[in-house]
Amino acid sequence: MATSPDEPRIGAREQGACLAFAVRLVWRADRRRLIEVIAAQLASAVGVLALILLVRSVFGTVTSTGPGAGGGRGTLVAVVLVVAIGSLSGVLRLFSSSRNRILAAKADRHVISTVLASASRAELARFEDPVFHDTVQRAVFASRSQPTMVVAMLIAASQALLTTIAVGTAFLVMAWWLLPVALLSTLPVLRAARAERDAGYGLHRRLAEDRRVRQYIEQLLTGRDGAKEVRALDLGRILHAKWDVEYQREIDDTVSWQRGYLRTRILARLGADTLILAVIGCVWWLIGSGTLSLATAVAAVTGLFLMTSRVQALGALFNGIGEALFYLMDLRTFAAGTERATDSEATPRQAAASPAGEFTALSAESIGFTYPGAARPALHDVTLTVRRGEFIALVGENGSGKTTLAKILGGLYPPDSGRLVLDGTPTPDPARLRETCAPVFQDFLRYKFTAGESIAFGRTDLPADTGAIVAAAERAGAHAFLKRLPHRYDTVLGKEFSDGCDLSLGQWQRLALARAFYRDAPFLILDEPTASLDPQAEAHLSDRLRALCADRTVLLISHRFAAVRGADRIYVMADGRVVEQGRHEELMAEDGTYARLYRLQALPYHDDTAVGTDTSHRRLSRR
Ligand SMILES: Nc1ncnc2c1ncn2[C@@H]1O[C@H](COP(=O)(O)OP(=O)(O)OP(=O)(O)O)[C@@H](O)[C@H]1O
Repeated sequence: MATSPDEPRIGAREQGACLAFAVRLVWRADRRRLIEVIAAQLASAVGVLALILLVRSVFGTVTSTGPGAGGGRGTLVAVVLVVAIGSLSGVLRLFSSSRNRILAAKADRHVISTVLASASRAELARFEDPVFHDTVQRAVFASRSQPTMVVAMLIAASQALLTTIAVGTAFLVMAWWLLPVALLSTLPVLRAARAERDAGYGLHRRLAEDRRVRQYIEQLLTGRDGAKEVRALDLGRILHAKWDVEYQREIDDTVSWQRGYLRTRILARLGADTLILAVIGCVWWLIGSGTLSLATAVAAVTGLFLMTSRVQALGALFNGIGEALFYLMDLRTFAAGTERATDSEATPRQAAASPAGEFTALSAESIGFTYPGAARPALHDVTLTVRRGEFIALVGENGSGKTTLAKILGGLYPPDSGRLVLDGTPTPDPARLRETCAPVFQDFLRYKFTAGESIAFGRTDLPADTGAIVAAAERAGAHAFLKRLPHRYDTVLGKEFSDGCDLSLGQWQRLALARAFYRDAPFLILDEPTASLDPQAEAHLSDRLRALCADRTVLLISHRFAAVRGADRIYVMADGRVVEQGRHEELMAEDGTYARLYRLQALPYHDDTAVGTDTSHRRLSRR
């Protein structure tokens, strides 16, 4: 069965590079054990050669002189040697299999660690691309299952190669003319297996996205984060059914792939066996005609079986290695891709050593930005400046571009057009921007580690400082509830783990704020930092935010006008553009978008005060 033209192929050069990559990985994982395993396999293969030659010699002596004849002593020595070599080979196999297990565990760790390092280096924009996620998925697959296989197969292949050479050498001595026949008989089998392998890898590539969908559903159904809503909406059954449909697709594809190749492989196998049968017939005839001695014929036929099984095993191993190389190519491409991305920022990162506290101003000059794969730009021609010590607010309707702008200012995405200027340096290194900035995102992460670790993640360049962690928590209003946790700052914040606790959403938000304060960066980006706080806490934090951040520059994104009205400057965004800017009073006087939104938010409260009982009456009658 021919492979379809869109199925992947890797050239010999690429294969060589992948093999070198695999060997390098294993070598780096544990070179000593690798050498031990190879040495044991080598010795075992030499043992096989010695065994074949000895068996032939014993058999030759016995058939020519009879067991009780003069060669008895020599034969006995040879038989003892055969047993000793067999026993030694057994011990070597045990030794190498034990070493192999340790090597495989170490190789697994090394490779998975390579994937994790590469994934954590990847730039944020790459996470917007489904192709990147497919690559990650395949790299993770390669890291989880392939290293052990590659290690085992590489070693088994080296052993199979050595024993094949050993058997081949014995063949050359005994019946060289059977060697090409043995090799020829294995060719169709190898070709069929190779075609199947290529198609199998093609299928694996095509299924990457389906598998990601399935993983996502599995996560929803088995994780704690989704458990609440999945139950509230009774989604379990429907999600399970969706998962089943996804899985069925993979099974259908696998069945049709296997059905196609099974016939080809059976035919190839039968062809090879027929050829061997024909050769045995010839040998039989040669013995009968007296051209071949019985001893040589028996050794040759045994060798033929050994040789074909070895070559087939070797072929299967090379095929397996070839398949594993396909997967490792994914891993190699992934690792190389993220290395390239970080190489470009390696030098400026070192240059960014000046203290972040020197921050004086950050400007966006006519920046534009479109998310990868998006049809419309999220930002057009945005210009703004934040200076040291200023309290700047960004307001605007949902989807107007506030968070996107914050992500660009924080060095998470480079703008597509225009430029940023940091402290007079145009187009600053994104790493420098990230060092300068302490963000609290709307969708901040809830780390399921200890409360102390969760705050200390704000600053990873220094060892965690308990005093500073508590101070940051106090500033964010988190200390009061953290100190009441069973293990205070050492409490794990995840009920999935032993002794774990959970927090309320507002408490989580304060923890995120504490993390930003602990970062001690000069520029704070606060994206809806009070959205989950109760009115009292919100009012308290809004009042204190300026004082809490007195020595820093703050960019506050908020829909709460009470929190932004005291800002030094307010930028109003609409449809990806800055449409108004100024202080609260100026914007109210302008009577534009800001004034409209402000009044819209303030109106219900005015109604309450103005019409007091009327409003409560309306609320009551609605119930
Ligand atoms: N990762 C993304 N990929 C593609 N488009 C995105 C992505 N994130 C946001 N957008 C789009 O970019 C535009 C701006 O989104 P952004 O999150 O910046 O708005 P926002 O003003 O912060 O909204 P909100 O007030 O709801 O938080 C929106 O049209 C949104 O749909």
